[in-house]
Amino acid sequence: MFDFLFSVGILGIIVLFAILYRERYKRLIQHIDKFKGPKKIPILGNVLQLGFTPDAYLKNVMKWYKQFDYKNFYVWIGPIPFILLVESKFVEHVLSSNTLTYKEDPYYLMYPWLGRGLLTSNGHQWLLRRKLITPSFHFKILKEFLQVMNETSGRFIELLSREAAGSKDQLLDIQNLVPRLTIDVICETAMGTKVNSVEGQPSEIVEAIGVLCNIIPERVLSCLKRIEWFFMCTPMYWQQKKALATLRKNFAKIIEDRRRLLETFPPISNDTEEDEFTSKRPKMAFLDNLLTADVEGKPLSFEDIFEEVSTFMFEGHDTTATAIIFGIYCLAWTPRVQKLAYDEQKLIFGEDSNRHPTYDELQNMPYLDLVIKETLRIFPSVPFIFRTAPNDTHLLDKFLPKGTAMVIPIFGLGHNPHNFDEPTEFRPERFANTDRTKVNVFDSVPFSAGARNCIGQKFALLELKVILSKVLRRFQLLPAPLAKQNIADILNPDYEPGKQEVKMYVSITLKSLTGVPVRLVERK
Ligand code: HEM
Repeated sequence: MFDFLFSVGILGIIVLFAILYRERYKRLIQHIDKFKGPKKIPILGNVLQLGFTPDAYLKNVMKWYKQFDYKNFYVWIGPIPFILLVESKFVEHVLSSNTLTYKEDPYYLMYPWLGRGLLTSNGHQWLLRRKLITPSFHFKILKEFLQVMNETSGRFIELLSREAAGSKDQLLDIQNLVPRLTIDVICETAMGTKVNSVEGQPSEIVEAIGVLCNIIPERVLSCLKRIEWFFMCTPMYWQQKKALATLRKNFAKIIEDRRRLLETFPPISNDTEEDEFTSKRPKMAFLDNLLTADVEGKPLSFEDIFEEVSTFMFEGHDTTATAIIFGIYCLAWTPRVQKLAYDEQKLIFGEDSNRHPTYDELQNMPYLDLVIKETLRIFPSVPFIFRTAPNDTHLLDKFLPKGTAMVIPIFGLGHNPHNFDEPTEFRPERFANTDRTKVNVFDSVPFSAGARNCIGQKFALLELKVILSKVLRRFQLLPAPLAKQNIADILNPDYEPGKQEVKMYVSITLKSLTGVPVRLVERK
């Protein structure tokens, strides 16, 4: 009797869930079928086809791009459909809209660390934060950040030189080394704190950031760890708790020290020239702007400041590291481009391989600008971004009911053969105004676009140019001796990487499972 009642109970629960699910997604299911997509199976959708490893996800998505001829398609992750917008006119429609700015899944997985900071918030809260943070990227403050970038990249170049001298064939895994540069830059520009990762100094803060940055993609890409109660039963939950406590503790002290410092040296105003007093002031940190901020008549709370500095650190170091890594990689694989980029540097700096570039010099490196655009077209640091339709909406001729999840596959958009001829060729000139086939803005959007574009774009470009300028001047870049794989092979999902070759996968940023080996030979 008990067995019978138990079975009926379980059956009842399943039926109830099925009815609730159908009711919730009924309209979505009706409309989603208007898009093409891979064949799905009940409950699991396309999860099995997507694969179970981060490199498999990327490979299979690349296969789908080809299967659907770089037209929009949907994928079901379990019971939830995601529409992948591979056609740039749809991307333009979403990113130019002031209403399709809403973020939900998977951004909510970042709440434990980033709270409702600029990256993850919506609506009025987002607008207030955007207004608050925009002045932190005023060119006067960027010039202050540039001093940090120059000083840190100088130390980093010496690290590369030592590592290359000590390794066979001067072969280095740059994926392993570059994050040490970008974490130093972000900690000093965000909080005014030197952590000296370039020198290999252990740091509680860097360790905690590393833990938190790993947990987010683990959860985003795992059906089970996305579920809160399941995640709470894993060791990762406790690692997250410990890392957050460490960051908060360190952060409380940094804020206290910084407040005291600001009482002695008030921050510079964007409108005034630097005078004798302000020139003695320590370098401006992003934190200073937050500590002196006033939002609707109130100062920011500790939690508000923690969220924003964390967002700045999360968004600002791994993304930039990925762009530097693939910039160096592409230069190593295309000697023609490397020569042109090096010649441009020689025109500015002569034979001086160590001098720090000035802000104005960095604004006048047109060929390096093109190299960076082309690198980010092929290897965008942030491969996928997401939006959720906040209301029933029309995407050009397609109707999307409220709650539809949209993916903008930045990695893929830039490879679309309908927009780029020979898309797997590394040809920076395609972005030059003089090129016959001028690129449409929405064909490649590594920094996103529109209202929610990357607020740190200018910061990132400055850092990228500083380091690429120094690397180009100091080293000749060459592919790993055993690697045969060219860029077209990397973008071919059927290619199996061999020794010293890269194997792409998606974390939150783009990475290689096998590292990114490149030879760095000191120029004479
Ligand atoms: C090459 C380096 C970078 C790339 C490719 C990049 C790319 C992006 C992309 C694609 C977005 C849109 C995210 C989304 O819609 O979910 C974004 C947003 C954002 N980025 Fe970056 N980013 C870079 C560097 C930086 C840096 C250095 C900072 C800070 C110092 C930063 C701060 C932010 C913030 C705060 C947002 C959220 C903006 C908002 O929603 O209003 N990023 N970035």
